[in-house]
Amino acid sequence: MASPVIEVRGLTKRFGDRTVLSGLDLEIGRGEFVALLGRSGSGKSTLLRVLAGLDGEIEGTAEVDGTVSVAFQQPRLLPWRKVWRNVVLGLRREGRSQARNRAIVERALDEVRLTAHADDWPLTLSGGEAQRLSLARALVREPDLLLLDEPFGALDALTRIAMHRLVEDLWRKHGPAVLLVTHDVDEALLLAGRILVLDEGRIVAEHVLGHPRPRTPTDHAGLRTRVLADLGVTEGAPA
Ligand SMILES: Nc1ncnc2c1ncn2[C@@H]1O[C@H](COP(=O)(O)OP(=O)(O)OP(=O)(O)O)[C@@H](O)[C@H]1O
Repeated sequence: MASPVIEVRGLTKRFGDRTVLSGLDLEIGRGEFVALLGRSGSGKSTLLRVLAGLDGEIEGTAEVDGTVSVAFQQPRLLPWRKVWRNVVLGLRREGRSQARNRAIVERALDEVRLTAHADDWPLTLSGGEAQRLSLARALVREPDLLLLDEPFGALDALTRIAMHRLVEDLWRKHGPAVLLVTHDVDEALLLAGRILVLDEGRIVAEHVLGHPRPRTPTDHAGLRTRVLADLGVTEGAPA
């Protein structure tokens, strides 16, 4: 079997006296699409930061085998660089010709349907466009692992639906492993092949859906109820 992209063993992360991650184990295979759910403050973003190499003060091991890209809820674009130049920032520094780099950037903009905005300033983009640009920048380096921290959280419902389709397309085309942090159970059920629930600093539940995922409304509703129960939420009208 190919080595996993993410291999985490006994990961503990403390902030002062507070233990946020506590002996967490996690393995994610190449090309897998995994969603991570958990209550607010359960440590999802902390885990992503550790995996992105942004926080090295840990106990245990957290190994990522390959290149990593991250996209956050706020797209974090550089406003003083035009749209296409923001994509260039995502490229790995390799000895490629300028013409080759330009072709890669053009293809990336085309994939997220931003070709017409290539020469615009990021501040003129809508929320959805800015998030698409952030995805293009994350994917131009063909990462082995794409970490998504609530990338659709700030978008309106219609834009979100369009983004779900786009992310699924891009995932199929580029094939990175994806770890998606989200609060939205339906989003997780729609996109991920495996759902993990984080609580008390470790993974407390796992649902393997595979691809293609269950599509019937009954399957979806059943899984939704189970995942919500893992999150300590009971559906239905108050008694
Ligand atoms: N740099 C830091 N210093 C101190 N405490 C921190 C730091 N970063 C995170 N924490 C704490 O760690 C806990 C987990 O935070 P984290 O952002 O990982 O949670 P989360 O599950 O992503 O939450 P949310 O769903 O609300 O975004 C929180 O109590 C937070 O206050």
